[in-house]
Amino acid sequence: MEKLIIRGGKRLYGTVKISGAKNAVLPIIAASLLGSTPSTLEEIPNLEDVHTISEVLGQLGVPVEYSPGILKVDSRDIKTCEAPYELVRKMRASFLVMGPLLSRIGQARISLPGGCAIGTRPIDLHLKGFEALGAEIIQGHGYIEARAPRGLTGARIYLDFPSVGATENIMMAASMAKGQTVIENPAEEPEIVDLATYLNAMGARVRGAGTNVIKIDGVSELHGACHAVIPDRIEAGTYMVAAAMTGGDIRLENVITEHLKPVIAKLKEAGVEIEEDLLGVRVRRNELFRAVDIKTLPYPGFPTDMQAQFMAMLTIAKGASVVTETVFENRFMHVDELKRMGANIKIDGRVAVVEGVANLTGCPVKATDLRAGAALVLAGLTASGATEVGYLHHIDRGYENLVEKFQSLGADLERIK
Ligand SMILES: CC(=O)N[C@H]1[C@@H](OP(=O)(O)OP(=O)(O)OC[C@H]2O[C@@H](n3ccc(=O)[nH]c3=O)[C@H](O)[C@@H]2O)O[C@H](CO)[C@@H](O)[C@@H]1O
Ligand SMILES: C=C(OP(=O)(O)O)C(=O)O
Repeated sequence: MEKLIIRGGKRLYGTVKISGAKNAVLPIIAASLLGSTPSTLEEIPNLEDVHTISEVLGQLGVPVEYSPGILKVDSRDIKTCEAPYELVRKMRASFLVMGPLLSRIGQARISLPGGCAIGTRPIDLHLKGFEALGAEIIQGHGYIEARAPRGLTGARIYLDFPSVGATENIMMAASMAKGQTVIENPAEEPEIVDLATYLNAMGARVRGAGTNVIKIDGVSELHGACHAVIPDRIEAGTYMVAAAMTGGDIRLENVITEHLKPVIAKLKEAGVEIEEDLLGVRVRRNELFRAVDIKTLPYPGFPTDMQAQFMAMLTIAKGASVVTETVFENRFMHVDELKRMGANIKIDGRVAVVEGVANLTGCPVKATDLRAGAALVLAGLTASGATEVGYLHHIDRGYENLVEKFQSLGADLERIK
């Protein structure tokens, strides 16, 4: 098994370029299935999740060609409509092909994603949306089958929770439905806006993405398009926390600071210095940073995907912080690993109380999910001695060139077999 060995204690200095957003690129690749001509996607990060969704498209008979930073998808001909368990279990976002398949060929058979390290993660809101658009849903043998042989029809859909995936799947399905679809209480994340921008470049009529009502006027056909994906706000936030934790001075390029408002606000509240300019953002920390409370919420609230990394930072802050996770019911798996490194954290349900300690100490730990893994890397960068992070496949899902990027900032880490 591969491991990351991190020898902590180095202040990080220099410039890092942020990659294209994983959570934008996955629905955008799925949306390419809607095009009757090929699409070219740019700013594509080299991530395991990108290769997994490409495999899903390959399984559907759709050729996907990857070259550094670029992905070409030729969905002129879709040969099958089934996404198997082996791929969906690797990555839940595989389920995002259901909306496009239903819209384009009137049927889809996708394996049920199942549970996940951070919560049960049901897909009821996706299915509620497809049913409202006129699809018939059949469940059995671990698969969900959706059928709409006479096509989908626009509808008014209220989401009980602003689910990112459900909003995306419904937007894609509705793009070629007959008439208008209105999604009330949709997710407002920047990745939703990026998907809408791409769909509109393909000829769709999506209005209101990024607000609390999205209107989609169905069109009869979509074509391929060229689109550059937005920068990854979670990767950016992770490097910002690294600068803060190591007492360093890092400049991030290819960031949209507007997307990072809650993260920047909380870092500033903790005493971290942040200077924004047109091309990037500089993050540095001279003094000790203070404890701050965070509560995860749908966008524009504090992102759940930054909760673990922030908690790693708060383990060495001055004072006690309260971290409340409201989006996922079980997203504290990193706590026990951080405690092994000397952190003082108590959990009660969805609330964690983090009492800052003077320093963490390196030891073997395991990444239980993607952001938990990132949190442990951050902890390792400041811990005394060596930290060994295992189960790296989780981290590989979402951080492009993590080792090289941290090395270029002066960190002492290496990946070993
Ligand atoms: C590939 C991708 O973009 N992943 C992101 C996406 O995941 P994902 O799209 O899966 O997250 P959702 O916004 O759908 O989930 C948020 C909450 O809604 C619940 N829910 C969701 C759908 C549903 O049908 N029923 C239901 O109850 C989930 O269990 C969870 O508690 O948004 C999450 C919330 O910002 C992020 O943490 C993930 O990184
Ligand atoms: C939870 C995440 O991703 P996914 O929804 O793909 O599991 C994440 O990016 O932190």
